[in-house]
Amino acid sequence: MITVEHLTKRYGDFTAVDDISFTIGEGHIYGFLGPNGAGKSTTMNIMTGCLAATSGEVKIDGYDIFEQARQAKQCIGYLPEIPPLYTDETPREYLRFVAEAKGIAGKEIPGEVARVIREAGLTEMQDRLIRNLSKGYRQRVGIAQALLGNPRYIILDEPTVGLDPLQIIEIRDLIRELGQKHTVILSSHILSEVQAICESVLIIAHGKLVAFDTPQNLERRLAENNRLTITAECGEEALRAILDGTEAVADYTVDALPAPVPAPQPEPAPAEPAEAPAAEGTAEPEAPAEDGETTVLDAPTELPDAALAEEPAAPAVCQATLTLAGDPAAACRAVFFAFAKAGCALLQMTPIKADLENIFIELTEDEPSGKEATAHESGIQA
Ligand SMILES: Nc1ncnc2c1ncn2[C@@H]1O[C@H](COP(=O)(O)OP(=O)(O)OP(=O)(O)O)[C@@H](O)[C@H]1O
Repeated sequence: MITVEHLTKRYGDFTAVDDISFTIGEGHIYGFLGPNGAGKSTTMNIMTGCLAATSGEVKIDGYDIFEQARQAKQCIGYLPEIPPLYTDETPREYLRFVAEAKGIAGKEIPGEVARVIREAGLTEMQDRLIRNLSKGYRQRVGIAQALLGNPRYIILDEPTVGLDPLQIIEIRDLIRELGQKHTVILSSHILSEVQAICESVLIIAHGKLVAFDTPQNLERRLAENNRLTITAECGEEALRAILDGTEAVADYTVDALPAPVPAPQPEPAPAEPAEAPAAEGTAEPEAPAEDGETTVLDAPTELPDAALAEEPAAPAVCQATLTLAGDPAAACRAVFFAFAKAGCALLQMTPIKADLENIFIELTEDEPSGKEATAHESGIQA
């Protein structure tokens, strides 16, 4: 078990980590989620004993990371955001070196290095120079060094950052495999990544822990924040009347109107040639257009009055952002039928997807006391 109690880190006047407390159990993949600069790396660096805290306590299986650093660090494998790899070595040479530095007994080193090479999927690349490996394989080398000594907790700081989509999938699969034998804690600023891999999510914003929950509970919480944008073919007054009369709409704002779509213009009839074509051989040759030059055709300067009178007016179009009440599907249906009943065409209904930004806006808008409550509500927290 990892317990973090009232952890605070200040850089001068700036508080990067602000009184964070949580408990990490065993046999689980935990995600540290937060935007850039939220304090994830700082927290991870302190948890792994790489950085001193200003105040607070971190215990790894009961060992204080500062007071009993050796025992505590033996329980942890850490992949920092920028892994310190010696690129002129092969993975096998580098891992031997790290194994020695970690104090693994000499006779156990070859077997241990072979094990982590296998587990990290490096078998085919073990004798190639690290500098010639792809970023994905370099990341595997970083993960392999974290696995040396078979620590109970594997802490990975942004393990997929900078990888291509295929490498991301492979590293995520590897992390899932590791999660079967170890407790894995990874940081990420990508919500979908954390949702895809992690069984528990810790959300950090502005150095504070603002949520600690399962992805399912987070999704549920976000789903409750039912919002969608609509575009309707009617005037603002009619739009408001319909929305005001629809119970499933808890709240709405009328958005700025989009630029009116110009009504289709009738194709002008081809102009009659003003003069009969000159007799062959007598006309002055037309100068050819130079490369890249656009030839502008004279537009008819005046439209006949009849054509102007017939031009259909662009229909009024309104946009609004709605917050729905109750079951989202039922609420969408109610909105749809309310517009249909009023004879207004709904041109678009687009759910506002919950993304990381939405969560942070939602979670960080609360008062600090509210945030604390959120973090403790989940029941995961000790
Ligand atoms: N040595 C330092 N001195 C001063 N400020 C620092 C130092 N290290 C980090 N910070 C600041 O502390 C805040 C938290 O940084 P941290 O690296 O922990 O964030 P993060 O969530 O890991 O973000 P990122 O994913 O960008 O690394 C940031 O505002 C950062 O600029």
